[in-house]
Amino acid sequence: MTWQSKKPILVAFCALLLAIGILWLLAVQVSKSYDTEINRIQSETENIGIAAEQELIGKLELIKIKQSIAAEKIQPILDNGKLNANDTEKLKTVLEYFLTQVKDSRAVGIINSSHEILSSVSTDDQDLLSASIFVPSKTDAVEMFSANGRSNIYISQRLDPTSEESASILSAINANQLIKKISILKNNKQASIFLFDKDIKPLKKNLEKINITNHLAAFQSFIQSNQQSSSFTINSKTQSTQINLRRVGDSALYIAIFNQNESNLSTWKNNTIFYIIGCILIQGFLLQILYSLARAKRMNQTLFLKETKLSASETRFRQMIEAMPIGLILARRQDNLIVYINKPAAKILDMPQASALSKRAFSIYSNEMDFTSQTNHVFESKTSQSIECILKKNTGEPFWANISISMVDVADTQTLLIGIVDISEQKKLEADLKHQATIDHLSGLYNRAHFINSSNKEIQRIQRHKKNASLLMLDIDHFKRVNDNHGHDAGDLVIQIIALTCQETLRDIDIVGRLGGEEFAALLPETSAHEALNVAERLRIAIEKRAIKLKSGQIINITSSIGVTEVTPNDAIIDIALKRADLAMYSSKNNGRNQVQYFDTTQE
Ligand SMILES: Nc1nc2c(ncn2[C@@H]2O[C@H](COP(=O)(O)OP(=O)(O)OP(=O)(O)O)[C@@H](O)[C@H]2O)c(=O)[nH]1
Repeated sequence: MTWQSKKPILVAFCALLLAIGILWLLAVQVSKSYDTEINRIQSETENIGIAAEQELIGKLELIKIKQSIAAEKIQPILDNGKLNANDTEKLKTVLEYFLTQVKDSRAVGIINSSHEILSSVSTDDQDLLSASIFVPSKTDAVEMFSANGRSNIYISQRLDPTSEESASILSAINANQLIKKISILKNNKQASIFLFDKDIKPLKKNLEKINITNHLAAFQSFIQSNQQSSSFTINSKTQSTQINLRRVGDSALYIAIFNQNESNLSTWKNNTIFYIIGCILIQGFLLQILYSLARAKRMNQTLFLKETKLSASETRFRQMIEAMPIGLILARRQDNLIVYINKPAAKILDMPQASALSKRAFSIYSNEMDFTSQTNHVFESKTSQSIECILKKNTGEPFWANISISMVDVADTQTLLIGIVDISEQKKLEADLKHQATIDHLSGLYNRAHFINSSNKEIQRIQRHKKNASLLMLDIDHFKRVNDNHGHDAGDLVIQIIALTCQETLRDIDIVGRLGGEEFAALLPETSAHEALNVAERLRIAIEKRAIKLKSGQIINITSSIGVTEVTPNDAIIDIALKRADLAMYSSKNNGRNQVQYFDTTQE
């Protein structure tokens, strides 16, 4: 794996770390906010507790004060030692007055140390009877009992605080009414206040809201600890409850404040969940964007590298084809327009590279048909084709070239790749060699070998078409004398003049050659023996009449002896006919030279 391929993974990893970091920060922030919220609720709960406790203490104190006032009036009555009917009435009057003065007071009575009710005034006797078992252990005491579906707070005070045998004034106060009047209950809808005694018997009405049995253990441990107050938190899935337990002064009454923050906390919790989900989604998007950016950057870099490589490769390729000795042309297949030409091609075609770009590929051919047939072959065979043909330069000058065409794809465009090699020199050399191989250098006529080759081909044609031809064999008379008398150069000149005379006298289609020395031969296609004899006679006369002017200025005349024979389809090769013509020619020599003799094949 390369660094480039690792990079996006590293970027994604860093982004993930960043996301985890942000989530961690968020979690820390959430935790802090939660703690702050809990602290706030705790102190709020505690404040509610303190306020409720103070209010309750105040109310109880007020009752005690009223009890003290009543006790001062009752004390003298009891001090008589004997309660007569008049005293009993007085006692009841004081107690009734007390009952009217203390709100929510259900009953009030005087109880002696033996639990006997000496006198009582009550809205319902049950309230006081149920409390008759209550024996004040101290000078004064506050207790709470629930009996017969009624909850009362019992407040007792010894009429004589100094004597343990003293009777007590005992008041039963409607606990539910009392707790209702604690003003804080009205102001704080979240908080619930419970009043309970050391046996943890809460007021019945309070039970409707909260199941206190879940908290019994906590309540018991608080009561046993003898602490004045204690706070703790109970969390459930949907809500958090702050609980503050307080002892009401030094009495046997306790209050519990349940501060439920369901709505606040759940809103806060929902918001937090919303923010966390939002944060996760944003992180997801962020990761995706980072990954996409990293990927795009890597692709760009890869593309850039590839382009750089491609550009370098293209430059190398261009330099290479520019430096090639072969001319190269690229032309669009669609319209044959030349789109590229290298320097050698421009040089071969004798045109500037720039001006070649406006031309069509076929315009460099002398014959556009060569281009058409060549490209058609390439399209059909899907292979390259190389031919030798004549192209033309920018000036219009024709030249031989080897031109090859193949199809290539250049930038998704079908393109003709045309290679040009100038073979003018090679063609010239070939022509020279051919000339040397076929032409007699002195006379300019065919040499013996080529005459025989050409004549044999003509014989095959004669055989195919069942046609006749005639053969002439010519030998210069007394040629040795020319050499001897005028020199070898004069002899050469005579040979050249005789060759010229042959060419002038005979037709273009006739095959004329110098067989050697001063001996010539001519094959006359589609010529009868009669016609051949006439031609031979004309030739003989033309030679005879030709005055040859030597370099020395001397003019000489030459004669020739000619033998004629007919070439028939029976002649397998020219040599057979040559022998007959040779015999006829020798016949001319023997008969005195400067004449034409015919070899009659019928004589054979
Ligand atoms: N100048 C010159 N002479 C040649 C050439 N080839 C052959 N000869 C000469 O041609 C002469 C031929 O002579 P001969 O064969 O005796 O024949 P002739 O003198 O023509 O006599 P007849 O054929 O009997 O009429 C020789 O002297 C050769 O040297 C040539 O290319 N140039």
